[in-house]
Amino acid sequence: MTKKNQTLGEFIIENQTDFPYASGELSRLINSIRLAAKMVNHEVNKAGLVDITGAAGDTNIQGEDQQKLDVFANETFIKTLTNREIVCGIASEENDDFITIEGQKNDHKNKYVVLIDPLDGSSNIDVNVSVGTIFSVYRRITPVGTPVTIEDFLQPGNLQVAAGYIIYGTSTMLVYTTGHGVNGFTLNPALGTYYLSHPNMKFPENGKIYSVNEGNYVHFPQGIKNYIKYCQEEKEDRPYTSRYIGSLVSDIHRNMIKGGIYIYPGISNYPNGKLRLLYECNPMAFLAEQAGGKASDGFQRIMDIKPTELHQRIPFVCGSKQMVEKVEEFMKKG
Ligand SMILES: O=P(O)(O)OC[C@H]1O[C@](O)(COP(=O)(O)O)[C@@H](O)[C@@H]1O
Ligand SMILES: [Mg+2]
Ligand SMILES: [Mg+2]
Repeated sequence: MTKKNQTLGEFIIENQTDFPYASGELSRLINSIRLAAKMVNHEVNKAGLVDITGAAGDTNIQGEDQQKLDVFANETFIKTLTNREIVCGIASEENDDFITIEGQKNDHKNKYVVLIDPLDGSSNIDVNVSVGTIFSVYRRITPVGTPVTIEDFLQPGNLQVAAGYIIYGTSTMLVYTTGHGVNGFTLNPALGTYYLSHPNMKFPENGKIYSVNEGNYVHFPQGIKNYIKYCQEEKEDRPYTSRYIGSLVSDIHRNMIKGGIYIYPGISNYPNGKLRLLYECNPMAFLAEQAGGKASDGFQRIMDIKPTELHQRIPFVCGSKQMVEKVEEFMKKG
């Protein structure tokens, strides 16, 4: 029975039976993410101080300038997951290719692969606006004892066994699902312990907040332009409120609590949208659906899309069920 304010450790042990093949590995995996998040949280709180601010000097495969915190978060999550004998492979926004984790005995015996966006909302790091980390977990499909292959990572989102995010904001929270609802844990920085502050999180069926970068308006598909006009109309419970933080994790987190929709459509310079299917859209879609919300590319369910590339992008519409369905209605009308 979920008890408010129980610790994350207690919750994991108590809900271990939720995990298919409950052999403790997934619990250990969530525990290692909890630990790495604390280390990253410590650095995020120093953002603005010389040693952790600004660009790291390299660009990632997406052509983005890597921030020092992108690199620190990436190394911290990879090291923490690798040292705990749970994962057989990791894919990250900050690494061109996936990383094979042989395991201490080089026997490739581990069963899970993790896909991660180590630092989400990088453009907000140096301006003291909340950022996040996003993770997605699959059971490998290649035989245990053999090296992972790209196929282990290109699984459709509906095969995820766990997904979540950490938000480094006014407080630091870990929000995740293993397919049995969504729970949020707030870090008590003095004790270094996460407490169940948001049990059984639910997207309100409908909402009054829309989150989209309207600076790209002229490049939006007609369906999205029409939906934004619909949100701004003086009619019924509208106009809605426009809120856009520019960190996917933060915009989705707020909308999950208050009711709302996040939209990043295809635009001229990002015909397939900007967000990455494997380590941004799939994990957020799993959380949204587990919280009674919905996620699509404007037409089809995100989690039914068969991925073809590690860093592929996809248009993304995610949030309160009725709002996503309204966008799909406008997109169909075109
Ligand atoms: O500045 P834009 O084009 O609106 O894009 C903002 C979006 O891009 C992102 O920053 C992409 O994520 P990363 O910061 O991990 O690259 C999202 O968090 C955010 O929603
Ligand atoms: Mg991101
Ligand atoms: Mg990122």
